[in-house]
Order: sequence, then structure tokens, then C-alpha cells
Amino acid sequence: MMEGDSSWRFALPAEGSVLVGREEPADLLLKDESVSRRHARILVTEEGARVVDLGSHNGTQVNGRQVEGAHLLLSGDVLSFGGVVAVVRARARSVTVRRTLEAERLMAHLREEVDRALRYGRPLSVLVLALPEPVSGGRESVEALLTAEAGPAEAVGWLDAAHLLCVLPEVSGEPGEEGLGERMEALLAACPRARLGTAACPTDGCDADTLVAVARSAAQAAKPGRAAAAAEGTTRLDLAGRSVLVADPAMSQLYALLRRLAASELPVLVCGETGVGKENAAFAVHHWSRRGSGPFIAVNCAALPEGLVESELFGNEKGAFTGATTARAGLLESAQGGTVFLDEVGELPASAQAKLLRALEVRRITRVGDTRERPIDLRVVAATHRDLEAEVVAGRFRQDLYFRLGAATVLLPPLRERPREVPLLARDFLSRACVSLGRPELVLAADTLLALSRHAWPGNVRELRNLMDYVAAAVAGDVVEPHHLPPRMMGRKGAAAPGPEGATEAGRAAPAMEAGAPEGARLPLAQELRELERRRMMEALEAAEGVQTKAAALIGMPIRTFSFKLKQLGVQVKPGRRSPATE
Ligand SMILES: Nc1ncnc2c1ncn2[C@@H]1O[C@H](COP(=O)(O)OP(=O)(O)OP(=O)(O)O)[C@@H](O)[C@H]1O
Repeated sequence: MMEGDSSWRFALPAEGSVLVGREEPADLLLKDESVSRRHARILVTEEGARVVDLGSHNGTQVNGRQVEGAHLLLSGDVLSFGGVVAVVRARARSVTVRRTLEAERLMAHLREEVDRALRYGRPLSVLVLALPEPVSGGRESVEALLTAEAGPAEAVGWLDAAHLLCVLPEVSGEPGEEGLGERMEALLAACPRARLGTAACPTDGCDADTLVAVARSAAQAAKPGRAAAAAEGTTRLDLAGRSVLVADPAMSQLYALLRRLAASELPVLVCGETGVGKENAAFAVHHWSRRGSGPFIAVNCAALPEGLVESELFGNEKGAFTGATTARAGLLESAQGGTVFLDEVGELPASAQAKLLRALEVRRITRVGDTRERPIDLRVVAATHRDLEAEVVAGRFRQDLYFRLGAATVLLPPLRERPREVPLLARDFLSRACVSLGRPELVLAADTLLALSRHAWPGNVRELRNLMDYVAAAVAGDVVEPHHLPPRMMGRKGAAAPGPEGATEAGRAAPAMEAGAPEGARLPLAQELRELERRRMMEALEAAEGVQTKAAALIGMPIRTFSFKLKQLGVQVKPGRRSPATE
């Protein structure tokens, strides 16, 4: 939820009704003036969650469109109640979806297709068509076209009044690919102002909700009458040399909030688990603020040497304590004109908390051992992985300081709740690690992407980055296979890793994978089969002098599957010559 200057989280019940409004007895109580007393109702049943506007003054919108009737919510939907914005995040469904409504039936079908694609290593893509307006004429012409064109294995239908979903098994999502290119052209011919977005499994996601969310943001990024692939729904922020990838809809909203906050002088409190990207968020506030050209001083409050916390923060006079041989400016003073980032602010001892509060109130500091006050001109951005409110209740953190620092609070979601960003960040970190080691690029095998998508990431983005650094240094071949990943990433006896929200129906049914087998140990059967397939494909390519159609025919594999698998194996066939480049 993004309300005013802060973001927070609201968990929907597994089943029941949630009244959204500005006054009691609302279950989701919003203070923003733009919200009506009784604004909307969210109904959660085993068929999913739906939102209904209750005749509110400023309306309820989903993805920028006014809600009419009961609107089904999908993961990644951006929901607004007046000026309050929420991003919908689906938890894994443990209940079977009753196949009554079109969108639910489609999603259930997609789940089955994702399962099949992952289980048998088959290509699968989804295509989302976003209509400029939910006009019935456009809808009918698209429907007529689809009925005439749809292949037997394809499923098509409306996600909502403005979004059409096509599930395309055996399509890998390559631009201009046979089957996909014509379909997109035909759709755009029927609906010239629509936007198209595509996403492929497992490259862009390993579960149905993620694939649809990715394809929808790609469609949003496309120009009217154009198509965009998943990568175009991703933003790379270049913050004075720091590169931050943002693809998850909640992260996009949060970065938009950070940009708005940057324009003010408010202190910002960034909350989230360790390694989730809090420092990047703090730096973004600094970079986009009028202080952007000033210093950004990051202070890890948990790492300040005990007994020296105050002199480190506020500086000291010569002789203030044993060892203070010279007068020294503290970290706050060195952030003059810029921003001080107080990481792990919850770890500050009580005396430093009191002194910090005073410094922020009077905008002056006093060095340890000094009596003079010195003016400071800085902005504070603090971060914590703790629940500071609970720390206040427990008497470990000053309430007045909490109020001061937390004027605007931004809660960053953990990586396991941003499934879209896992493959993106993994590829990005891996590619950078390869460049810095001066080695050729590595490719993440489909099963490796699947394992990454199921991992719970307790160390969040940092854990993923470290893993990719390790993989770049340790893997000798061209492809990162699941057995290259550390054993903790994989479940015992082939069970999926217990990613609490990440495991899907498809995931649970996927084939067993084991990792971390010692050298010389037998490979799991699935992997042995992949090795064999790879060898046969390479032999066939050699025998066919690099001509893929011939090679595929030699081993009796459909050409589409052959080129999809080559791509997954990281074999680049030069255009024109069509011969493998990596063997
Ligand atoms: N969206 C992103 N794109 C690229 N890199 C990222 C992203 N988010 C985090 N990282 C990288 O992941 C690592 C951890 O991020 P960061 O230090 O910001 O996390 P943190 O929440 O401040 O961690 P801690 O809780 O330990 O202080 C850094 O190397 C950071 O650059």
C-alpha cells in the first residue's frame, strides 16, 4: 500500500470480505482525504479476489481504469482508491481454482501449461493484448479473429474487460518467430491502437502469475499499435554509477514514491529484510534530491565500535578521550550539504539516539568534548531490518526519534515476493561477474532458473549477487546447471525448495533435481538425459554442417524444439551460416 509519504503492507484474508474506507468499521482503514468513508470492498473467495467500488467519490481503479462491477484482481495489478495506491501480490494458491469464470479458467490452464513446459523442457509463451478502452467493437473483432486463428493447443480469453491473454505452447517468444509474428500482426490489424506484450517461460518467469504480470507490464511499456517483449517492461536506473534494475510493479511504484520524496526534505525510513536493496533506495532519494551533488555518507550503525559511537557520529575535540589525539569531524558533519544514510538505525545505543534526536531537531551538533554547537545542513535517510514500532514498544528505541525518522516510511518487499526480478537480476549479475573476470558469458539453464525461482532468498538480492559471483568463478563450461548451485538451494530428494510463497502447483509437480553432488557421483537422471540430448544435438549439427533444419531432421526433433533447446543450451548459431558458435 502506498499512502501519502509511506508504504506498508496489508494482508488479505484467505477468504472473506474487506471493507476499504476512511472511517471505522473499515478493515483497511486509509487516512487519505481522497478516500471515501466507505470506498470499496474486496471479496476473497476460493475463486480469487475481486474489488467492487461502493460509489466512492474519487473511484476505484485497476491499472488506471475505473472499476465497474466486481473486478477480478491478478498478481501485479495496480489498484487505486482515490490517491492511495496498492499493488496486488498473490500468494501461492493451495486451493484448486473453480473453473467458472473465463479469467480463472485461463489462469488454471496456464498453470497446467507452465507445469508441462517446465517438466518436459518445452517452450511456452504468453501474449497479452491491452485494448486502449474496453470497447465492445474492438473486443468482438478480436474475438472473431481468435476463433478463426487459434491453434488447437492454444487458449485465449479475457483477463478483464481490457486485457486479452493468449497462451502459446511451443512458442519460445523469439521476435518474429513463426506463429508468434503473424499472430501479433493479425491482432494489431484487428485492433490498431492496442498494445501487445509477451513473456516466455522460464526466461521471464516460472509461474503463471509472474508470466502474465510480465506480459502485462511489457504491453504497458509498448507504444499503441506495437508489441514489446518482457525486457521492455524493465527499467534500469543509473544512479550516478549505481545500476538498479526495477521490474516488479510494487518496486516501480516504490521507486516512483522515492522520487517524489526526494523532492521534499523529509527524513525517509527504509524498511526491509537484509540485502533487499535499502541502501540503493536511500541513494536514490539522495541522487534525485537537490542535494544529489553533495556527499552521500553511509553509516552502518551496527558496525560502529562500541564506546566510539558518539565520537564517530558527532566528532570529537582533541583530548576528549584517551586516543583522541586530534580534533575530528564526525560522520554527520562530513555529510554537510548532502545526505547521511543511517543503516541499521535500530542498533544505535540509547545515548546516541538522544543526541541524534537533538541534532535533528536543532540542526546543530556538538562534538564530544566540545561545548560549541556547529550547524549542520543535511538530510537523513535511515534504514532498518527490524520492526522499529515493536522496538519502541519494547523500550529499545525512542518513540520521538522513531516519529522523527519515520515521517515517510518505505517498505521494500523481499526478493521472494518479486519473482519477476529473480531471473533478470540473476542474468544481470552473472553477466557483470563474467565481464569482470574476463570470461565468456554464461547461460542459466532452464532448470537452474526454476531452482532460482523456487529459492526463498533469505539474504535477498545480496545473496543472489554473491551466488552469481560464485557461479561465474566456479563453472567451467558455458551453461550453469542446477548441480552447480549450492545444496541449500535445492530440496532434499528432489522436493522443491520450500519457498513459502514461491512454490506453485506446477513447481510441486516438477521433476526431481539434486545439486551439489560430489565430483564423480552420478548425475540425476533428468540431468543425464539433458547431457545426452545436448551431445546428440551437437553431433547432429556437426553432421549437418550447422544447418539446423537438417540437424533437427537427423535426430527426429521438431525444428522449433531444436532451436529452442539450442538457445537454452547457450549455443549461439550465427545468423546466415547457422553453425554453432560455442562448441
Ligand atoms: N534492484 C537492484 N538492482 C541491482 N542491484 C541491486 C538491486 N537491489 C539490490 N542490489 C544489490 O544487492 C546488494 C544488496 O543491496 P543493498 O546493500 O542496497 O541492500 P540493503 O537492504 O541495504 O542490505 P543491508 O540490510 O545488509 O544493509 C547490493 O550489491 C546492491 O547493489
